[in-house]
Amino acid sequence: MKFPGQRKSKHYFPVKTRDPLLAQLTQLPEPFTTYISGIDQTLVDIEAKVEDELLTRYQLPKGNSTLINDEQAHALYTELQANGLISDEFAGGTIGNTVHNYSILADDRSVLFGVMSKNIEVGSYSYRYLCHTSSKVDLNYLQPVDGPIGRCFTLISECGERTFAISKGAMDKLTPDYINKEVVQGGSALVLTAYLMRASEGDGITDAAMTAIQFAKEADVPVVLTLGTRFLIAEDPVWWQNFISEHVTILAMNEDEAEALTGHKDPLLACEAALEWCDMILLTAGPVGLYTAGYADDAEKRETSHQLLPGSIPEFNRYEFSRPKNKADCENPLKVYAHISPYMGGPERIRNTNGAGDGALSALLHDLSANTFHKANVPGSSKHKRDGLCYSSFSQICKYANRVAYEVLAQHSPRLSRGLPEREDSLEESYWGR
Ligand SMILES: Nc1ncnc2c1ncn2[C@@H]1O[C@H](COP(=O)(O)OP(=O)(O)OP(=O)(O)O)[C@@H](O)[C@H]1O
Ligand SMILES: O=c1[nH]cnc2c1ncn2[C@@H]1O[C@H](CO)[C@@H](O)[C@H]1O
Repeated sequence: MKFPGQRKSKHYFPVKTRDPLLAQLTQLPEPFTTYISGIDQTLVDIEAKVEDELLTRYQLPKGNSTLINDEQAHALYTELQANGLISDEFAGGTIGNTVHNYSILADDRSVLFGVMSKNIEVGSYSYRYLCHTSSKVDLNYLQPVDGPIGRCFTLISECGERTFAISKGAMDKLTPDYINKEVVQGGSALVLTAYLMRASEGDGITDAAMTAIQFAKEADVPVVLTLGTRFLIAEDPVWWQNFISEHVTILAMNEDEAEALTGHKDPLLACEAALEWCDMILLTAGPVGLYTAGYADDAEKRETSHQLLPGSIPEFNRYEFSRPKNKADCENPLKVYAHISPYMGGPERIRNTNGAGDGALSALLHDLSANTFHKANVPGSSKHKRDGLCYSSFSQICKYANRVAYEVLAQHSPRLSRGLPEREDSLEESYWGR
């Protein structure tokens, strides 16, 4: 387990400094390992720049992720290829991207549940999926299926907005018997996407996700849900509110999904409302940056040394130096918010923002599993006298998530090909040094 950046901040586990606690860690005969698990619809992204006219012709609402049939998929693929519009084909899927990026950042294991074609030809989509996934992502639990994995036509408009057309192949064929209980219950988190809830009659992936959620809840493993697209949530916001209340610990969404869920356009008000249903929130807001929100116990709150920020909740960031905690573990729960503007104002050139939100979530998951790792390996640390959900404060998680989102944008791919620069000694330096 690589810790989230080599920070000088004393709130971070000092990997290299002479910390007396480190001795305890090295004396352990068998260090405790941590990982996260996730479920996804296994699919490959086929990225193309298109005119809005094409979206209209194929009846694809801009910004949505729409399921298309084989005939439409064939026509679309043929047209894109004939016009030389396809710029990239790489492994995708919201959770596939998230666990891959987690493994790159943590340099450690994650487990992916999903399907994979039984027979794989060199050069096929399944083959590419496997080639473009980090070797630290454990793919041993994938369910073998007849037929191809899914294809996600990622259609980028002139304005940068992306529209997905999904040709599902066998991606929804995952069945509950391929969800390994021990693996889910031994993880630091179970990460899911709202897309898993839209399987058709006869497809097992929704049941598989519900089974995994039950396993996770039995063992108090945090369930992390990312919302996918605002259209899906807008179909039935109350259903999603109830779903989150019942099952979800950490919710990740962008500002449009947050509005569809809560009715609030303002990200802070959306966070405030959604905290009634879950324990922690990561809300990404494109060029406005991102927010984290959650709970701290009143007795443990820590005041920020940054400037207090105005907003619909005045001075909302006052306690952003507190660590997130499950609401049920707080004697006097206090809602805490933090915000950060895009790292360095964003890369000079952004081809599209596909996957930036997934990247931010993988950073949060890294911080969360670093907490489990530290708790197990340095149990005496004062950090763990009261159980926290993450290793770092709301404020630090914002910085890290933001930094990783930047890297996704700069690398022009939803999947990181490398971690953060090794020589980035501390986030503070890279922030203000240039
Ligand atoms: N135009 C931009 N300029 C600067 N930074 C940006 C821009 N767009 C995104 N970012 C950075 O990326 C983060 C995530 O972006 P965004 O809100 O677009 O995610 P998203 O819509 O959830 O993406 P996806 O669903 O494709 O993963 C933002 O919080 C911000 O840090
Ligand atoms: O229906 C879906 N299921 C799973 N992942 C999807 C779906 N639609 C789009 N994406 C994925 O979302 C990522 C960016 O966040 C893209 O990489 C795309 O593969």
